[in-house]
Amino acid sequence: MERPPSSRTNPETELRPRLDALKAQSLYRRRRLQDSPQQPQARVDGRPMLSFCGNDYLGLANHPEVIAALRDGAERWGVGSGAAHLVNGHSRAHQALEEALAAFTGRPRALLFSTGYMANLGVISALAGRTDTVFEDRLNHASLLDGALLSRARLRRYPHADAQALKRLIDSDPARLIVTDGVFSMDGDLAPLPELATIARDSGAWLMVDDAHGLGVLGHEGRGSLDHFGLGPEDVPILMGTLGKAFGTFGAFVAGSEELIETLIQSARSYIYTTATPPALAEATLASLAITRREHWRRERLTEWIERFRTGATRIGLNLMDSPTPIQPILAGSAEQALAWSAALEAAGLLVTAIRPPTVPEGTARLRITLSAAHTADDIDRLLAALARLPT
Ligand SMILES: Cc1ncc(COP(=O)(O)O)c(C=O)c1O
Repeated sequence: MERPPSSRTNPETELRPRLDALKAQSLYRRRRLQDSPQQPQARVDGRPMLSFCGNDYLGLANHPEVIAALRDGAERWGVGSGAAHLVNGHSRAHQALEEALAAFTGRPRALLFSTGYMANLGVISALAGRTDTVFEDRLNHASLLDGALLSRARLRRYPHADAQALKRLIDSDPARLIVTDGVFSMDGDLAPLPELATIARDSGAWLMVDDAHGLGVLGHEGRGSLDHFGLGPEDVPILMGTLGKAFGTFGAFVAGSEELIETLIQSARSYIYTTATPPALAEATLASLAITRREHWRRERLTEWIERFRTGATRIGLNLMDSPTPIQPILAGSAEQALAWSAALEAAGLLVTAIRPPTVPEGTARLRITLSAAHTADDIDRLLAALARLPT
């Protein structure tokens, strides 16, 4: 019911208490100001800092070949794409990148989306509708959960990485889609993809994997979680990947069959109703994809840093999670504790963000440490020394 004009408040007076409540719960978020490219040696809020919180796992975000490809791409194509892909924004550079991503993932087709968030919204809402059920891991990325909400399908969340629990749920409620992160973004662990693929096959559901944090990092030439487990398109027909993490650029893609990609072109609203990303960006991603595939040393170095970090962290008694990837969270519990640790590290010149609810479940606030091939052994040791001095 509409309120009489006299009782209406302005947005400022209604919103201020909400913001104050977030501050009181240690859940207020603020942005830091970067004055350097994405790299371990960062300049943040006017200070030099050693950063352990980006997703530039292979160190490609500031790579000279990728920068040159972007610059040459801008010379060739200009800056803006000027239109949606289905109008006249789809350039030969976009097409070449889609073909390269299809070949990389071993699938007939790939389709570029502007962001991973938009890809997940578009795919799930194009494939599931009101009469369907979508099953998702409880710790899936927010964009996957939002995609299911947007589709208006029934969303059922199963306990994290628990294939047996999913099987029990699906036996009583057949699914259209099973959706999971390949590598969980805040925990760093892997989904039980072989078991999920078997459940999908036996129940007639389609398995969709968001491999934002696996591609580039895991598997032969960085082909991701599926390659790591030896799974193919027959096991996981819908593969989504992002380009702003290990590939060091920006954007996302979905790879799959001719029919899947044509369906998305016809009906994924976050694909249709938006401007195509700049073609020069596609040129930059083609360059970073080539480096990702050929420079195995980057993945080897990451593996070395993960081992070095985990061995050192275990020695100083830190509460590590079961993660074989560059995402190495340290559980704090309360948001206050996570913030206090992050602040102590910041005072020592180290940038590690505190991750708090609602990004992670209540009571599981944490430091999310991410490692990169661009770090050095000294960087890892400096981090370990600072972690050893954290107040408890
Ligand atoms: C698992 C996962 N999926 C999707 C996304 C969204 O991708 P983008 O940043 O390209 O929107 C992210 C993070 O950003 C992610 O961690």
